[in-house]
Amino acid sequence: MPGMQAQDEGANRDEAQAAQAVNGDGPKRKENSATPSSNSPKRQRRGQVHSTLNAVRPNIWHRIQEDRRQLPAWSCKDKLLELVRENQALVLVGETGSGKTTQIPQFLLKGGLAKGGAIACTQPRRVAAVTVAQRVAQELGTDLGGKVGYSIRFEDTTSPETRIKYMTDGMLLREAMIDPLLSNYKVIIIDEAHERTVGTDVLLGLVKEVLKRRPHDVRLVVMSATLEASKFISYFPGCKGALIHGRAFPVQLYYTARPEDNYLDAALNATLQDRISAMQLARSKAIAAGQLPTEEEQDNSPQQPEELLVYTIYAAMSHEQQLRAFEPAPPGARKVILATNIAETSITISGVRYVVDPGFVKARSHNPRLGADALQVVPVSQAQAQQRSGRAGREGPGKAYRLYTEQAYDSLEPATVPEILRSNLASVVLQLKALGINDVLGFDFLDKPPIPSIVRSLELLYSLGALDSQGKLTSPVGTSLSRLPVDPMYGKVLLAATSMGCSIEAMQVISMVSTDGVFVVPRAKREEANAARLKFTSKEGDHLTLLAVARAFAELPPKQQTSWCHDNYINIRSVRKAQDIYQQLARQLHQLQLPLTSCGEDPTPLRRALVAGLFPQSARKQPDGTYKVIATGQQVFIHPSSVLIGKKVDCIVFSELVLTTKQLTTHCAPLPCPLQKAGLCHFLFSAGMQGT
Ligand SMILES: Nc1ncnc2c1ncn2[C@@H]1O[C@H](COP(=O)(O)OP(=O)(O)OP(=O)(O)O)[C@@H](O)[C@H]1O
Repeated sequence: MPGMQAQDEGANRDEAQAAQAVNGDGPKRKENSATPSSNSPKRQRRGQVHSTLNAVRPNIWHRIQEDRRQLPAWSCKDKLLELVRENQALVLVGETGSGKTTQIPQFLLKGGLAKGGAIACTQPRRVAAVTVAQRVAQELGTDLGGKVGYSIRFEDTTSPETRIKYMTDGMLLREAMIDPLLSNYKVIIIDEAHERTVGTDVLLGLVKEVLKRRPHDVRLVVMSATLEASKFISYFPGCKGALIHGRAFPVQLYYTARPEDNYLDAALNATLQDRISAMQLARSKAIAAGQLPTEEEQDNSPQQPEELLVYTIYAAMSHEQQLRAFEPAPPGARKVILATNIAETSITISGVRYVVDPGFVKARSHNPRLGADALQVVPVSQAQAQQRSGRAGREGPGKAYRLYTEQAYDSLEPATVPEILRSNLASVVLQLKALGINDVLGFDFLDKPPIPSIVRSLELLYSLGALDSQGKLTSPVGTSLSRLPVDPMYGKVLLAATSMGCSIEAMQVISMVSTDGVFVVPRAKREEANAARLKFTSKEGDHLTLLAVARAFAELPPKQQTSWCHDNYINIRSVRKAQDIYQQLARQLHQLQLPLTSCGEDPTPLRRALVAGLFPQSARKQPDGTYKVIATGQQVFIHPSSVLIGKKVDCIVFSELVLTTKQLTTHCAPLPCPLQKAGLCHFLFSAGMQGT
């Protein structure tokens, strides 16, 4: 690409010092695969590879086996088995695409290390757990739910025969609540540990305890694509490190010669180069990561614009929607995938040869003093940049366009700040308590979160009635909250709603606030969109407004959903995702033996339930028109998207504080009048304590 400088990835990477190489002394890269790459015309003619071997033709299966043998992990199979046999804990470092996630569990199973039990392999993200399990089922020649399966929240494809279980880290944490020794598992693999998600960090601490209590009966493998190995190694007593050299295919890196002023334009140029029409260019302004044709295709392609298929993949999409980005592009079309960092690690999207990395990520960080979360666009870490470029070299040589200079890359932080150091910890503290870990401040975290964050979370859980004055989990409020897959404050809303006869409405509201961007406001049609929203707007605030949308959508025949959403400026993906969440919550209530009840058209019970959970986030209007959070005294403003903006409301409760240039309250509801008259603070605090 013009103005970009090429460099082969890995050339300037220092290697994990504490780790021992298990497949030779130096990096081995496969410059050209001995087997045809999966994108070769020959392979494409064979058609799509299905999710299970039963549907895969034998020649494709043989090719998959041949591809496996080319992976760097394959060449160190025996050494790896020996290391796992001899050490209770092993940290395994390998480059992206070296075969850690797909191959290591299979080696361990075949090597007899899971005798009498199963192998758990945790992933930070649902989409990775699902797609990797599908791939491994294919490689092993079984159906999902046979020897291999996955378990993600509310979706479990495993069976008693399952020996390799890919799962989100949250699911293993949930299993630990029932079986603290995780006795089903002979090997626990914590994958993508470099991501340092909250779930990974809590698991690391928990599994450390399991290793101590099952010294001869369980093994741990921590897998990481970056080089923080020594930190992990010194965390586990007697732990060894190992390094898999090399990656499946080389990825050529390109940097810009000068810093880019506008990364969207730069991404667009890098993605499309000179190959598509001006019309398509205009349509595709927001391209951030994508796929360009292979060199082979470029040579053979006719000189006419290709059809450009734009897919998106981001966390707020439902799982089914996310999987659409994995579908192969039809012949003659080029697929461009706009992805957030959810697609940055673990996954293999067939056909991706090019990655465009703008070098930014939208990261959330929590300020415990303000009780506010800030969502900010910040530069990625070097580890993230490596992961991103790694997506291009998985089925053949790839290219990664980094839209920043090489100097800028060198000045990036080597690793991402662990999520646990920048998160609201209420859910984590609640989970630890549910796991029987009472002394949360003394828990052996790999990196201890800031004490004020933990203390604030303890206070919040106490005020919600989830903890008693000794800091112990209460029953049933605390135990139920720990099982509800929502923020503890919304969990409390749901519990209160069950006793107030409006759990159905509460679930509809919670599922809607859990998805982003229900209302679409195109810049060019702002007035029309606002007029459409008026139909749903409730003077009782954003929650009841969202409830009106959820109810109207639920009554539509499926055929009318798309046009209705279009006419009403509603994001159909968001409402469908909300319906998914609703179903999940309903199943959870059923498991907790809590009733599904409706308050019909009377909003009062729901408004009271909202206050019973959200009261720690309440604010009172000040003479200057701003609001002050009652608990902290912080000055806050109602979010511009709220239906309460410009309305005369003395007291509000809200979902969360978001820090932009000022602190904004999201999803606001006015406090019911009788409660205001009766004395706000008194009500707020007694509502929480009574566990209503
Ligand atoms: N769903 C899939 N379809 C096609 N090939 C796949 C799929 N999943 C994995 N592969 C192949 O297996 C290789 C190894 O993937 P694997 O996920 O095991 O690597 P990894 O070392 O765990 O990398 P990362 O940390 O980036 O996930 C990939 O480079 C790709 O060639």
